[in-house]
Amino acid sequence: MPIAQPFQTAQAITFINHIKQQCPLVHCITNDVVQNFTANVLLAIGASPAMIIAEQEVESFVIIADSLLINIGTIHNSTANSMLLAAKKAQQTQTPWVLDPVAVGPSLSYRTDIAHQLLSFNPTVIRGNASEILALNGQNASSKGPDSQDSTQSALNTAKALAQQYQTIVAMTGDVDYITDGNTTYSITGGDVALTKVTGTGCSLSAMVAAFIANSPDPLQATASACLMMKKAGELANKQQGLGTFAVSILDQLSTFNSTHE
Ligand SMILES: Nc1ncnc2c1ncn2[C@@H]1O[C@H](COP(=O)(O)OP(=O)(O)OP(=O)(O)O)[C@@H](O)[C@H]1O
Ligand SMILES: Cc1ncsc1CCO
Ligand SMILES: [Mg+2]
Repeated sequence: MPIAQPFQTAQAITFINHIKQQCPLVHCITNDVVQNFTANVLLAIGASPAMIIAEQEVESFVIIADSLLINIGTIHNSTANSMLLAAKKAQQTQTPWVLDPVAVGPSLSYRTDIAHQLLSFNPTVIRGNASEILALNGQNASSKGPDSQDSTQSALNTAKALAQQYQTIVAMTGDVDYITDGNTTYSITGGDVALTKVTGTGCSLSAMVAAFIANSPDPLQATASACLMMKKAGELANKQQGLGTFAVSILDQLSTFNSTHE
């Protein structure tokens, strides 16, 4: 069996259209850096974002949301509690949810401890870069805060092991994206290194994954479809004018995405 099957645009189109038909309500508990970009990314693909953070509100909102994103990027005391309450409720109500374990690792033990507590509430998908996936599995990783210094190829076995251990899907992004449930693994090449020069492309991809797994009969392919869509948008976005225009152009590409993007 091949290490990973290349995931193609033709496979993603059904899932991309599904978002536009369903307009899923995505409950986002994400970091302070990427709130606005994430909301715009979700609107661009046809989903409805809602950034509901207060610990008094998260449980009742998980009940009405189609899916949930928890991103620990700028976690602190009060948001940690909101995250734990929301994840617990999502597990109870079987609401699909995504964990983005931003910058976990030995030098940031507070968030790493919370990330492990969150894992006990069975995320549907863990979406992270290679350093985060290695660190979550307790292995040596060379992260630089939220940025990865490890290759996804070298971390693939760890991603598979993590998926099997937690009975979840791991979407590990980088030069090559890998999406695995521990048995089936898809790979996606392409994208553009400029995606790492604009903050929040990974974080907003995690929100896209949450939108794609809402009411989906095939969460693995739904997750791969979200990853493919972000890579293609990064490839097609305008890189001639500088990184500011590039960030806005990603939104343009996501909102006009169609099946001609082979
Ligand atoms: N070297 C690269 N070449 C092409 N595409 C890349 C490269 N590195 C990352 N990407 C793409 O950039 C997007 C974000 O992935 P990345 O792994 O950088 O997330 P991240 O580190 O969690 O980002 P952030 O924390 O800033 O939101 C994905 O679509 C991924 O495929
Ligand atoms: C820059 C940064 N710092 C904490 S979260 C975040 C957004 C990218 O992950
Ligand atoms: Mg990240």
